Amino acid sequence: MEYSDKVSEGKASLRASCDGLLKIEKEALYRFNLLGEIMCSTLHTNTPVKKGEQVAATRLIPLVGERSLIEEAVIIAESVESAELGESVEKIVRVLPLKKVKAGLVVTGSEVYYGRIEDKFEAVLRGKMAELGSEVVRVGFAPDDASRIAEEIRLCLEAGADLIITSGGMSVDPDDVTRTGIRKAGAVDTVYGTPVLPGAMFLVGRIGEVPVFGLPACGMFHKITVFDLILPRILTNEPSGVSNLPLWGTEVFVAIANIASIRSVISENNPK
Ligand SMILES: Nc1nc2c(c(=O)[nH]1)N[C@H]1C(S)=C(S)[C@@H](COP(=O)(O)OP(=O)(O)OC[C@H]3O[C@@H](n4cnc5c(N)ncnc54)[C@H](O)[C@@H]3O)O[C@H]1N2
Ligand code: MOO
Repeated sequence: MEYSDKVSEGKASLRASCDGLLKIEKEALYRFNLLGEIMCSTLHTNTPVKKGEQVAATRLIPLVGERSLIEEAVIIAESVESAELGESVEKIVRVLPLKKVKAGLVVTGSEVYYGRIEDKFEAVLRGKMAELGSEVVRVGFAPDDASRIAEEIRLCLEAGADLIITSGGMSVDPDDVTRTGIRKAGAVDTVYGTPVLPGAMFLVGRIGEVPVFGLPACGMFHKITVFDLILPRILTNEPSGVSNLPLWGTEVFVAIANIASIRSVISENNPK
């Protein structure tokens, strides 16, 4: 975080010192604001932010106040326990840098594969990865055939992908076989369904330590979907982050549950 060295209109502003994911310790912020004559307002926690962006501002509301009030505010601001980490983080407002990953994309759909319609997904996903400082190492195309989808996922892994994203084929039509393809590729701990719109038919799982995201077609039509909520969180070094993938089976879903609680888990025998 960077703090403004000048106070303007009685307010001091806090800016992100790097690109990353904003973390607000809400309980501590609440106690800070309960002091009454001093306030701090922030952007929402888990918002991706850019270096230099203003993320919070604080002021003494009556402009002049007792020194003891400031001292109390400083104690609250400096003794913060992170709700997610369960440990001291010494800041109410933090920006976590994002890890750079190499994504492998698998665009599914026979109508795209056989050229009946032009693919619109690749450009969207390339843009979203680039926006967060990550890159795409391979883009594979597969028809509505689970084995072909699995094969394209395997080729992405061979190309060094440490994140797999599939697009389309996540709904209930007979040709929606992307989930089966993801499972054929060896994905485990798969969770299908989130209480987020757009994105209710989103899937998350892992192949070894590589996260796999199955995006329903809404990922292409809407600017923000569940994918945009989860992706930056996966790229941090917090428990939900890519560097802690051994924890994936349970803890990552607990962390993600703040924004997308688990609706259903695919069983071995019932991939739909
Ligand atoms: N009976 C139901 N149908 C649908 C439901 C439902 O609950 N019950 N939910 C809808 C919602 S919400 C979503 S989201 C979609 C999920 O769709 P899919 O992920 O299966 O998407 P597709 O069927 O593969 O494609 C939908 C549409 O988009 C076109 N498409 C797909 N991929 C591409 C691409 N790469 N480039 C350009 N266009 C693409 C595709 O041709 C279809 O027209 O399900 C709803 N239906
Ligand atoms: O399943 Mo769709 O992903 O709800 O928008």
